[in-house]
Amino acid sequence: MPIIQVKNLHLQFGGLTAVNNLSFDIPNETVMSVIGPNGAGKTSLFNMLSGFYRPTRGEIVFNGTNIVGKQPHQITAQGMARTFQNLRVFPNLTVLENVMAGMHSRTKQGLYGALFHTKAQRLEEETILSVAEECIRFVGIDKYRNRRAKNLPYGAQRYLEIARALAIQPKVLFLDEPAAGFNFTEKQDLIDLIGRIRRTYKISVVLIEHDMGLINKVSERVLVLNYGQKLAEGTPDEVLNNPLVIEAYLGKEDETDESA
Ligand SMILES: Nc1ncnc2c1ncn2[C@@H]1O[C@H](COP(=O)(O)OP(=O)(O)OP(=O)(O)O)[C@@H](O)[C@H]1O
Repeated sequence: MPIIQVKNLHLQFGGLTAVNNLSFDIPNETVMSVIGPNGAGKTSLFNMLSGFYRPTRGEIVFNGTNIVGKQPHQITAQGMARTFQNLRVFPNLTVLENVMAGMHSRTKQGLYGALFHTKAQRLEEETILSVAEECIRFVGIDKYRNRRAKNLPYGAQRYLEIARALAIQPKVLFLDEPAAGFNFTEKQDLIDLIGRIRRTYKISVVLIEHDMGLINKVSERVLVLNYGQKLAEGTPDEVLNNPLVIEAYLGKEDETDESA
C-alpha cells in the first residue's frame, strides 16, 4: 500500500484555485519529486500534506488514516516531517538543542515526569540525546554540534533542518527546495544525502525542486503540477521527455525564475 494517498485534493483561496482536484500516490520507500512552474501549487500541496493548510475538499490518507483536519503537530507525531523553503531553525539554540527541541512531538513523558525527574523521564532524555546525535552525525554536521544555529554556514543550516526532521524518525520526509542557494558541489552532496536517507531509514522522501539535473539524479518518481493540476507523473525519463511538460516549462522561458 502507498504510504500516502492523495484523493481529489482541492484548495481554494477566494477566487483562486491553488490545487485543483489532485489525486496521486506516494509509494513506500521512494524518492519522489514534485515539480512545476512558479505558482503551480507545489508549496500549497506540501502545506496541506503537513496540516498547515486545510484543503477545501479531498482526502489525504497517511498510513491508512485520513489526516485532513489534523493539526501540524499531530501529523508530525504520526510520522510526517518536513523542512521549509525559508529556514526555520532556532537561531540562538545550538545545533544539538535545535534537533532535540524538534523531537518533543514524539516524547511520551509529561509534566509529572519532567517535574519529578522519574526514571522513565531520564531514559527518554537519554534516547532523545542519542537519536539527536546520530541524526547530526548522519547529515554530516557533527563538527558544529555545540555551535549556535545563527553562526553556521548557510549549507549547514539547511542540513540542520534535515537532521531535525529526521530526528522525529518519520515515515515520510518532505523537503521544500532543499537545494535552494546551493552550488554544484553542494547539490552533489545533497543528492548523496537523500539517497542515504532513503536507503538507511527506508522511508519515502518527497521534494519540491527546480533543478532538473538534481531531480533526474535523485528521483524514482516525478509528479508535475501546472495550474494546481497534475500535468504528468512517472519516472524522471518519462516525465522530462513528456511534450506537455516541455511545453509548460518552455512557455515560461522568458520569465525570470527567482527561486532558481
Ligand atoms: N496563503 C495564500 N493566500 C492566497 N493565495 C495563495 C496563498 N498561498 C499560495 N497562494 C496562491 O496559490 C497559487 C499556488 O502557489 P504555491 O506557492 O503553492 O505555488 P508553487 O508551485 O509552490 O510556486 P513556487 O515555485 O513559486 O514556490 C499561487 O497563485 C499563489 O499565489
